[in-house]
Amino acid sequence: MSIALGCDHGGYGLKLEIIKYLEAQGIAYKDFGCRSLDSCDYPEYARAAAEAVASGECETGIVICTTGIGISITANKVKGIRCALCSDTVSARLTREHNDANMLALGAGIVGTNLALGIVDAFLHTEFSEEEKHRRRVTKIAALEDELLN
Ligand SMILES: O=P(O)(O)OC[C@H]1O[C@@H](O)[C@H](O)[C@@H]1O
Repeated sequence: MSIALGCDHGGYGLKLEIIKYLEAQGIAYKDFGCRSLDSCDYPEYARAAAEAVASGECETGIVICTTGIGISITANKVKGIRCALCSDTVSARLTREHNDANMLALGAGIVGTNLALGIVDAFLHTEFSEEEKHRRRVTKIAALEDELLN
């Protein structure tokens, strides 16, 4: 498993904590920036991380800004990306089970470090449910992308 990481200045500190967590767990990652607290624009880093997931270079991704909103909106513009903004562990588990979410977005100004790491842990350690209804719905999302986003 390799995780694509992306953040802006608002998510930089939490990203460093997530990197510590991933290294402690022996989980590989690729960091697409940003690399400092200097003000920057989240769409650049969301795009880079999301394209790595969409291309198969990375299996999943985690993106972080202050609210998590802008960076999740951007990631979801990349075809094939299902990026879930989560502020609790139940949502993180259910978006894997129900939506087969392939990216997680976090708001560093919304969740504290311990909760964020719990959300990451739940997200990374939950498999997609193979229930037919969930697969059917995810397939419909992909069909909608094919139909509307060319
Ligand atoms: O730090 P500034 O630039 O004020 O605000 C940027 C943050 O505000 C929101 O749009 C995003 O969450 C981003 O991280």
